[in-house]
Amino acid sequence: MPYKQIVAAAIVDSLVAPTKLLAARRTAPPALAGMWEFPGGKLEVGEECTEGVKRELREELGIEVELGSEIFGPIPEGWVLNESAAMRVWFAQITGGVPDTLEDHDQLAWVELEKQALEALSWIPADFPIVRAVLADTMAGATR
Ligand SMILES: Nc1nc2c([nH]c(=O)n2[C@H]2C[C@H](O)[C@@H](COP(=O)(O)OP(=O)(O)OP(=O)(O)O)O2)c(=O)[nH]1
Repeated sequence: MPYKQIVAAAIVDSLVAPTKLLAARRTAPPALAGMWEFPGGKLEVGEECTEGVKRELREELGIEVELGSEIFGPIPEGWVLNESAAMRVWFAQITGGVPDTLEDHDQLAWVELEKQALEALSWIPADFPIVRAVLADTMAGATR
């Protein structure tokens, strides 16, 4: 069965010289509530992935973004989250608005792009490899 396509963003303070990542804490479902994630959601039918990311960030956080490069996962659909879903993730920088917990989250945090600080958060377990890839890409200057 094909994976359900999820799209999300690694929002950084700057695509050119990133120092912080915006993590978001989920409120639902109960199994994931309280865990941190990359803001995003399910791609809608007929929607381009990059348009889907922008729509989700507008709905959930009330922001407009410029997308940078993709944080490539091992399969074309990105990073496998579970038996039924995979997620593509792009770097992003805010171009309008101030991120707010409008939908799906109860807390947002700008976290230093540094291994200890990032891994101290209780991410959704499937996100840890993505967090490590974000760190590797930012250290390599591959955010745009
Ligand atoms: N957005 C996001 N979802 C993730 C991450 N890691 C992870 O396993 N997931 C899972 C949780 C959900 O099962 C699924 C995303 O669905 P969602 O509930 O965020 O999608 P949505 O905003 O479109 O929600 P809805 O319209 O169905 O309420 O992917 C992540 O870092 N970000």
